[in-house]
Amino acid sequence: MVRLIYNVRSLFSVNSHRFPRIVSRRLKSSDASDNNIDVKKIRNFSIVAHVDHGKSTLADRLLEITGIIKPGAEHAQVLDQLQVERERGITVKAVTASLNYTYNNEKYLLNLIDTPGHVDFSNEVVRSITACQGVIMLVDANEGVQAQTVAVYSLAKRNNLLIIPTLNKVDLPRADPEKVKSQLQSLFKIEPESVLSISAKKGWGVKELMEAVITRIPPPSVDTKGHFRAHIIDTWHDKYRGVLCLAYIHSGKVTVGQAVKWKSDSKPQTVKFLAMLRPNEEPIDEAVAGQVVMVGCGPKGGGSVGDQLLAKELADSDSGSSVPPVKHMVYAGIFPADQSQHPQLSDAIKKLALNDSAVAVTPDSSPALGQGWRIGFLGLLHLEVFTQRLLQEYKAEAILTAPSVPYKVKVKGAKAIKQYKGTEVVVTNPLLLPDANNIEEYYEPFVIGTIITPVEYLGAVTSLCIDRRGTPLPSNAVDDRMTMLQYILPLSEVVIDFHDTLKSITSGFASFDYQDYGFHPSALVRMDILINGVLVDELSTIVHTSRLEYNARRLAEKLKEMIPRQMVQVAIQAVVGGKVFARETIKAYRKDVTAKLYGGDVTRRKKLLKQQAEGKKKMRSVANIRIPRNTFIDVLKR
Ligand SMILES: Nc1nc2c(ncn2[C@@H]2O[C@H](COP(=O)(O)OP(=O)(O)OP(=O)(O)O)[C@@H](O)[C@H]2O)c(=O)[nH]1
Repeated sequence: MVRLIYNVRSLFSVNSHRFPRIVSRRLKSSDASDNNIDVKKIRNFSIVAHVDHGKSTLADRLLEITGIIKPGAEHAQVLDQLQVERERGITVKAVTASLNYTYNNEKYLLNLIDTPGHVDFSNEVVRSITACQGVIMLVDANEGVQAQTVAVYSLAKRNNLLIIPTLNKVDLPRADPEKVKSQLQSLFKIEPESVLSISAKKGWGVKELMEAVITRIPPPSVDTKGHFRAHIIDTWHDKYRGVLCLAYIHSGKVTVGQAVKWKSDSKPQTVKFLAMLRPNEEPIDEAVAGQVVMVGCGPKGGGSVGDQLLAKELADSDSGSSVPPVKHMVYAGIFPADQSQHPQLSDAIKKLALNDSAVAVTPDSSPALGQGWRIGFLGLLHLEVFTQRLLQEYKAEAILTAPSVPYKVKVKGAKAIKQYKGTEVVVTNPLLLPDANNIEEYYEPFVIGTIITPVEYLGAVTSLCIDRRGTPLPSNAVDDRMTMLQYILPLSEVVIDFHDTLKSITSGFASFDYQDYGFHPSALVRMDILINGVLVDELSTIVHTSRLEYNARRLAEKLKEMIPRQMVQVAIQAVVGGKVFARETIKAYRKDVTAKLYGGDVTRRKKLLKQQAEGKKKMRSVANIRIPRNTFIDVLKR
């Protein structure tokens, strides 16, 4: 039985702040679901597509057709509720909605997961599909197959998911469904007859799509009789109820009050909160295998993405599917603007990291910026969104150092170097790179980049890839106008501005996506910066030898612009293993802040000297040369 009395507090917690409009409607019309759900009547599916191909708009239509929202809701893209999602017009968080739908007089429970399109949030897709048996793969009937379409298609195939190929935006005058069907056929061998055509905006073909979800996607294959076992696909923090988890139940059933335990920690726990997300919470007493539900074990109950929640009787084992580990693409230092804000920022990062499980957080410190954290992200957009959410959702302001990709080194005679347990070390911060004399081999992370471009830009795109040290793989014609290129590219050449450059050289027509290709040996060196002969740790970078001279010159010139003139001459040198690759000099200059004051206004003179002293605090002193803190944050950025 569904509890009809709503937990009022829950309505104003995390979910209500994500779904304010829907909550009030749900209070009036509690669409009580039948809790004796037959697993054959459950469909767990996700909507996947290239960015902007209409996932969130389609999700709106599915919420309308199942009565969750009224048609014409004034707030489009209902599932994109984070402020950052609304401001940027992109989905960054996968969101679940359990929908009731009657088809052929039979009641079905459809668990829809709306996923982000941008490659930086692809882990949300990877996580979500661990609870799915099928996907609706949307393709814009005007733009056709794009790089991310190729990525989501391969991901769905690798995970043995049923794919419902669906062309969206067929209402657009320039839509060409037949052409896009033939692209799907030539690239993925998808039969044109199996492709549906819809307009998510106008609602055309959405009923037929619902029917396809029910008739084509298989029900979950689960063990309804066994002990309770679920895996966690998302978590978030609730001020009053602690960690709340989104769980996919693989076997048995779970009830409120049931004794359970985490796979990662055998301490007994009790299920305190159980709810369906529609997408607001609808408390329930019991959930069965095959369902995707919210579970909470109270403020001290814990829970993390990838962990499993088990019936207390169940012996620990490795069975049950889990969430694949995340591969971090860029690392950056995050520091409080002022060290007194460290505890507040620490709390905010902890809570946000619970909801954004893709980040890896480790403590860090820097002589210039104080105590902070080194955080691993999936890409630069992810990094930007994380800092924007820190500010918007937790009022925590942070400063960021320049991002860098992780490198790997094989250390000579590792046993002699105590801090390294193995012979291979992943270095996420150039500062921590072992001494060059102790390194046997350097490895750089590579990706396989997929580019879909109109043929007229082929030359420009090829030059860009070669310039970025790319190695071509066989290409494929998408149709007579578009080509798909694939390149093995160093991640460091892709992560910062590759996408923007590609867009600008192809007038916005090419699309790009990349997949991890692991670490491979590379000719890398550590480039250091000396200020008047003294090494400045924070400015060391790892560079490819082919880029060494260019980077050395660029960095020295930038530092010359950023370091103010001082009373003594400042020599800036970019060096590798004692050899100087670039040098810049800042001439001596004495700044007398009181020079403009005539006569003896003592209070004014004191005020100016005090201001100068405060300014000095924001400086890091190296060899008696004062370097503004901003230099450490901005100089390595492109
Ligand atoms: N004409 C037309 N426009 C559509 C249709 N579906 C979506 N759009 C528009 O396409 C744009 C992107 O739609 P979204 O639903 O935000 O796309 P998305 O795939 O969720 O985007 P991300 O989550 O950022 O990947 C919006 O301006 C929609 O109004 C459609 O069927 N027809």
